[in-house]
Amino acid sequence: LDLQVDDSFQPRFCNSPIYCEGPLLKTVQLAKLFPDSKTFVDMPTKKPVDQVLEAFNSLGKTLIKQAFNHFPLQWLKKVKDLKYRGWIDNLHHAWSQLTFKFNTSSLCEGCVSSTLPVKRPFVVPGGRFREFYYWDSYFVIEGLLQSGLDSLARDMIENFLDFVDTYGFMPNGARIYYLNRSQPPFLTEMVKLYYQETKNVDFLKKALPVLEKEYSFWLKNTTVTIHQGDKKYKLNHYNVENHSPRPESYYEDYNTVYNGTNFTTKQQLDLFSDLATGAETGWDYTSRWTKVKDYTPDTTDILRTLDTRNIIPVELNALLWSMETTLAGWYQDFGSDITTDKQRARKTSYYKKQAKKRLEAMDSLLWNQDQASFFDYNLTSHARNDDDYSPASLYPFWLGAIPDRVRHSTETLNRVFDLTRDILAKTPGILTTTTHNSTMQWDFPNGWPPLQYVAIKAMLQVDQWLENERYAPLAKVLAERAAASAFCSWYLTGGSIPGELQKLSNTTDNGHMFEKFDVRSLTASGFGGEYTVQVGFGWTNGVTMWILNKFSDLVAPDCTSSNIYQVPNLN
Ligand SMILES: OC[C@H]1O[C@H](O[C@H]2O[C@H](CO)[C@@H](O)[C@H](O)[C@H]2O)[C@H](O)[C@@H](O)[C@@H]1O
Repeated sequence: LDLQVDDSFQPRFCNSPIYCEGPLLKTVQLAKLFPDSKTFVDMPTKKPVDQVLEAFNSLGKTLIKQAFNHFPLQWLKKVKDLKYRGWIDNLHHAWSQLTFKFNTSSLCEGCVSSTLPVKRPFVVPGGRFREFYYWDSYFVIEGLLQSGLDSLARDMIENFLDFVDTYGFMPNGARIYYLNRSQPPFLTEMVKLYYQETKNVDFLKKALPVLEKEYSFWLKNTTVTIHQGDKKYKLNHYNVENHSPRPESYYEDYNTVYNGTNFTTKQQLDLFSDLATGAETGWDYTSRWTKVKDYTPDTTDILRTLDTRNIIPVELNALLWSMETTLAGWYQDFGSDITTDKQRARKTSYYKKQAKKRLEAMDSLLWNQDQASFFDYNLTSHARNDDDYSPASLYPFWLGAIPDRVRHSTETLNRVFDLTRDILAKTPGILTTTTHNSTMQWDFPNGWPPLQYVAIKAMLQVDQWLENERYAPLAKVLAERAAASAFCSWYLTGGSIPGELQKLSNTTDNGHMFEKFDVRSLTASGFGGEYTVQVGFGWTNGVTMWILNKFSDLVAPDCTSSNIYQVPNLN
């Protein structure tokens, strides 16, 4: 092996000679003992750590399934189509397959595991992802609430609050090697969702100080000052300092950084940081973060052009604006029970001001009036990436991070989904992630369930501001396509419903719920990126349940014809 990794560098976040850094990890991962790099770092040891290391110089799952008490879903009766009704009932029961509890007793004395322990049960995405993930969990919680599993939703949120208390921020996922980065900040949105469903004020008050702690993490570690003319703005970017391959993608990162490159040490370290930062964005990886956007036969490795930390992403700032606005509102309404009147007034005013300043910055730097859309800002070129459409631009409409000028302009609101509509008209499936075909998984032709949720919610929200139903037909078509894609790919991989839908004779599996989809059809899963497409799948199940509850008159397609859900004109 070519020993180019600086093994003397001990990352502060992750302190294990097996799972984080060191000759054992390096040897196993570069030897490609397992096809998926994540497999090795997720194995608990079967012997105490010193014996493992000693054996190197010469693993049981710690999770147990949670018992489930299933009850029929009341709202299911309003789903008219019996195939969809049966399928959603399947998804309702599938949570038990994805729910686990941390169990230390399965570890032998002195043995170690990369799992970060938690006290309460949790839901995982599925497939290779057998630990919980930060932003996935928002969409999982939406699904749990649809399933009436309020207490499991609350358990998940409480685990996250504990993590923020312990680590000072919410890590990417529940593994030791995820402790150097977060993911899109959805915790406040999770508490909001839970509160809207349960009206549990006590829980909200308990969460409030912890949410503030998370807010401080983002402010302290990811704020960037941008000068424009004589004005100064502050916005946030994703930002992870990292000097070595991600343990769960060691082989991939090692080759990206070292194999056949002539990078200087600074370029190597920058790329390691941009790779880890890319994972923090949740969009690992996408042309939004790279300088080269599309794959060509001459492209050596698009990932080598990653510039993640130099992009100011729309969705991160919309989420932070929502955090600021929500914290201000909650301090105003409930603060008197947890703090003094003076503190309550101070905090309310502080968060209001933060939100106001952020919106001004988003308006000046991210908003394009001609296209009636937000775009990411590039700190290298000091310009907006006006040519790069992605549904990330719709987060501000979902969350309400819109300047009053725009919110009260019918003319502008009438144009905000023009781009989205035109892009949807080009393919029969769900909304693409970007328009670039890079071979990375967060690009064309992949579409992802959480982004369909954001887009549909954004359309419904803008209709409320317009006080009409301009975008309802577009939202419905997207809902139809999202439900049909998940349903057809499940059916074509062996899904069946007793008495309603017979299993296809050429299938041996029992129907897969995929993590992502190919937008060029209504029947295929997505692909590309650094691991094979995963099934389970937490956010797909959650988003699908939400869609069928909201659009209960959808009709299941026969899955043989494509191009059946035409987008409406928006004149
Ligand atoms: O192992 C590679 C990367 O896998 C994760 O990212 C992807 O799966 C997550 C779970 O569904 C999802 O949250 C993320 O958006 C996906 O891109 C993980 O989050 C990365 O940190 C990891 O390096």
